[in-house]
Amino acid sequence: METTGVLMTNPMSSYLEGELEKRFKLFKLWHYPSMADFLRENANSVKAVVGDTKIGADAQLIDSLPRLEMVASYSVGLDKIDLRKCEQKGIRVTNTPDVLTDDVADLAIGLMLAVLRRLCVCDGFVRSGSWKKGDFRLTTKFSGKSVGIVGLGRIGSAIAKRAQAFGCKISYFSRSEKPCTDYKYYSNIMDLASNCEVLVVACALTKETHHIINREVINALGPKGILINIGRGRHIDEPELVSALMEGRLGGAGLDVFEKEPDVPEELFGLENVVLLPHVGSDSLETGQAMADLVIQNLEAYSLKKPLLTPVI
Ligand SMILES: O=CC(=O)O
Repeated sequence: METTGVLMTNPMSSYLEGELEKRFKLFKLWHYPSMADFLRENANSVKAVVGDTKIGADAQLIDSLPRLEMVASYSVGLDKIDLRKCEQKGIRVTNTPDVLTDDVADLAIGLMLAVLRRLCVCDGFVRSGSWKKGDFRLTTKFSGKSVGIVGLGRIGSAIAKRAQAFGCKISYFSRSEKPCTDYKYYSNIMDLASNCEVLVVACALTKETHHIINREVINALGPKGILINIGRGRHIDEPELVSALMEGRLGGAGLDVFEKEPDVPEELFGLENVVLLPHVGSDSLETGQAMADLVIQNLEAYSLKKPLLTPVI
């Protein structure tokens, strides 16, 4: 693939851009006035697409690139790639699992602590000088809470391990019961939500898990329950979440992802029981570099006809 074209869909990592430029003919989609302008001149030059959580490779892009052979995603999530289309056309797909697991799991725990102990509100309390007028009110303990995890894959398991170290009782919901864990398994999400105090969404976004957190699940979690989402915004029916928080039917939420990010429902901005992050689960310098290296290694392996490091298709 040395002389062939790689299309980056979005600015995702300047390190990755630099490394791709050294090895391939790199096209940066955002440097063109429109997709149509890019395609008019370059559609036949692109053999690989590097996408991310914002712009991946949808059916339209895939169909517009007649020589496309590979999609290498700078993400673990695959929801922005039309996998069925790739499969039909024999296009290989890779992602960046494992290297980001620790960061995302760390952030999930951070959100639990931040929501329950009101860390962001406390920070504002100190900065605004309010502390001089009196102490901050009491908050809620995290250690020992029962934590329910939706999706016990790599990230879900890493969250479970961390929460266990805080003395939390772990339960989970997934399509099937996992062997070799002593966590309690629930075969339906309503039972999980009814039996935990903190519910964490850590599954992949698929047709089946779209809006897996709906009004009923939120009500089952209840007015003392905390919802944490480090998955995808579309796992949650966001208007239902907003109304549950506004009406006090849910105790709080820690959200790294949103249905229409970067647009976040403004009703959430005034709520002290909510912590809002700009989809930064895996965004540490160390992990960003490891993800970029994995993208490059997959592209190089493909060009040398070697086995892909992290193949999806
Ligand atoms: O959201 C982050 C990822 O999918 O890598």
